[in-house]
Amino acid sequence: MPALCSLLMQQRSVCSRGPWTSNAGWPSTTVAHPLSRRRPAVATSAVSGSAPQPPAAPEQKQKPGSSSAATSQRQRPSPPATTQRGQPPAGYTSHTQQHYSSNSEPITSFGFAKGFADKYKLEKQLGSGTFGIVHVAVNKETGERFAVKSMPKRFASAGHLEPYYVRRVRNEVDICNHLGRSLNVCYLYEVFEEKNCVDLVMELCSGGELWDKVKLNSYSESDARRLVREIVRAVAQCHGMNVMLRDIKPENFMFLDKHPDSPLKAIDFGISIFCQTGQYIDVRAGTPIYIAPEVLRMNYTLSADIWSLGIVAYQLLTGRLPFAGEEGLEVSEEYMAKKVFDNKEVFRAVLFAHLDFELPPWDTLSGAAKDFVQACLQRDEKLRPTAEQLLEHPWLQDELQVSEVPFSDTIVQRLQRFGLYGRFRQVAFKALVRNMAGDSEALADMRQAFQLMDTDQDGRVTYSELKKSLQDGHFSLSQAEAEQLLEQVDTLHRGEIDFAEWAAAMADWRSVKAGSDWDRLVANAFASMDPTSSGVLSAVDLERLLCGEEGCEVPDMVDAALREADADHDGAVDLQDFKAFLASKTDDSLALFDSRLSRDGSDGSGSEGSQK
Ligand SMILES: Nc1ncnc2c1ncn2[C@@H]1O[C@H](COP(=O)(O)OP(=O)(O)OP(=O)(O)O)[C@@H](O)[C@H]1O
Repeated sequence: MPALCSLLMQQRSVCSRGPWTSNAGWPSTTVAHPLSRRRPAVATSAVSGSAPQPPAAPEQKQKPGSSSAATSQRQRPSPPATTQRGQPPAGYTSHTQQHYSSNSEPITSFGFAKGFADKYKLEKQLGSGTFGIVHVAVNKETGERFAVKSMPKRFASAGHLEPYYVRRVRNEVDICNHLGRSLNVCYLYEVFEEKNCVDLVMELCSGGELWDKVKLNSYSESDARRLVREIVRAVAQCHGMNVMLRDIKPENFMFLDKHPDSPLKAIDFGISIFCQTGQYIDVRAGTPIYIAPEVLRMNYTLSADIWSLGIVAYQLLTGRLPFAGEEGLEVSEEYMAKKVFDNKEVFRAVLFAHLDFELPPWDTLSGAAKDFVQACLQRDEKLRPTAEQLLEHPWLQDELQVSEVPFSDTIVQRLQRFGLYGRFRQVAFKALVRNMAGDSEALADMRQAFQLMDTDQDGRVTYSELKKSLQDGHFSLSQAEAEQLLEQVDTLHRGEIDFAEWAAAMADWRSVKAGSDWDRLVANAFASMDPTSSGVLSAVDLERLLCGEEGCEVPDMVDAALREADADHDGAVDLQDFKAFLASKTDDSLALFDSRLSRDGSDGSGSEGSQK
């Protein structure tokens, strides 16, 4: 795509603003909102027409302004055991980890695949951001439509890529790959690289940004509730996968299609970071009006995302920002009208402004809605609920509780949950099911659903049979989404699945683990994965188990399994390691995932993104 890339290079100077990451603090100059495309360049003389670039390398820490610093002393949580930049979690399947260390080697290219233009044809532009322009891209062979984000390369010297650009691209690719096939996240299909450009081929979201709906301010409370629930789900799934989003705002959520009940997808993981529960981060990042107070103090945890989520929920319910009184009103009004703000004033508002819950429309909104938003917008982050706790908040509860829903209605939730397990856990669960096959009571619902799909009763369901039954009016899934979900059950790409694979995806493992038979099942499953009875699963065994005889396409897959499961670091997984590995992830809640039951009997294939 040389022509597109050079066009993008020329445009760089006008679109090089975005959410920042820096542990040097933001400059206290007046700048426009980081999303550049909707606003004129309004930077003052101090930044001469363009917002400041993020630093190429971490700089010395800078204390917040004195008044903020005083507040931060008052509000600072007790010192964490460690304050650090996010590290990829154990089991994280990065194609590289070196960019998480501050002294990564300069590189001239990423090594992504070539040949974007051979495979795709570009169509209309969808939007642009700090790092690239997004177009519709059509697969020349299949006619499938995608969104492609073209990110022009930024060079430092001697042909080396700018370190910040490298981190940004790798971050987005790694985090999207890590999050896998969550239906609440815009799916990344493939990545290409040319001399001057990187192209990210993504799921096409043709329904527009959430920001456009915020601006319309025509939501009922129940509309807002549905959207907030989807955002909380996305955040809960990311946090469950040790990812902090760090840039939650309405512009970073898009509707899959134009249907009034369209699903919402998180896009843009450029400044997201790997972060474990309880881990503190010291790098300021985000879009100032949405950032949490403790991010300004450069000492924050996953709960910083909950504050940003609270701001978005507030906007969806009221059409404005919460900051009121002397310190906040002007900032709120300026921003909602023109997306322009002064950093100093925004920081003051975030730290001190009165948060309004009295003015209209709060008098007409439910007490539960108010309680939900107030819980998120607590300045003391230790008082904020987690995303998972928020899903249990009365305001987000459906009339019908998940536990009362018949098994067949939760299949899409179960498939999403399976997708977030990671390959080794998926393979281990399949082995467990093969050893449970006689347990007809525990597997009865799953067997019934499987038999309904297995029309010729040969014990196998083809990929297309499965896709068809998912799309048969019961679930509102686009073609692309149905494929995303099913690929993960058919991990070895054989085009069909057997009952063990299906049941591994469908089972409630938390309750199986609680059963008295668990230890025996684990031991039998381990033995079946270790046919030579060597007592350990070596790297070679793992490669065969994870990827079949062909070997792994993704080079890191075996290492990732070892990182996650080889607790004693001896280069292999023994029975003890295997037991601890299976016990380590206990969350099994279906509430984290959208059920995607058809709301109006349509099959959801109105998605532009899914049309072939
Ligand atoms: N998957 C998608 N489908 C449709 N449109 C999209 C998609 N992804 C992005 N867009 C459009 O392109 C715009 C720019 O994308 P994005 O925000 O990811 O770019 P960026 O350069 O990473 O942005 P930022 O300035 O926030 O760093 C979005 O605001 C949206 O309008």
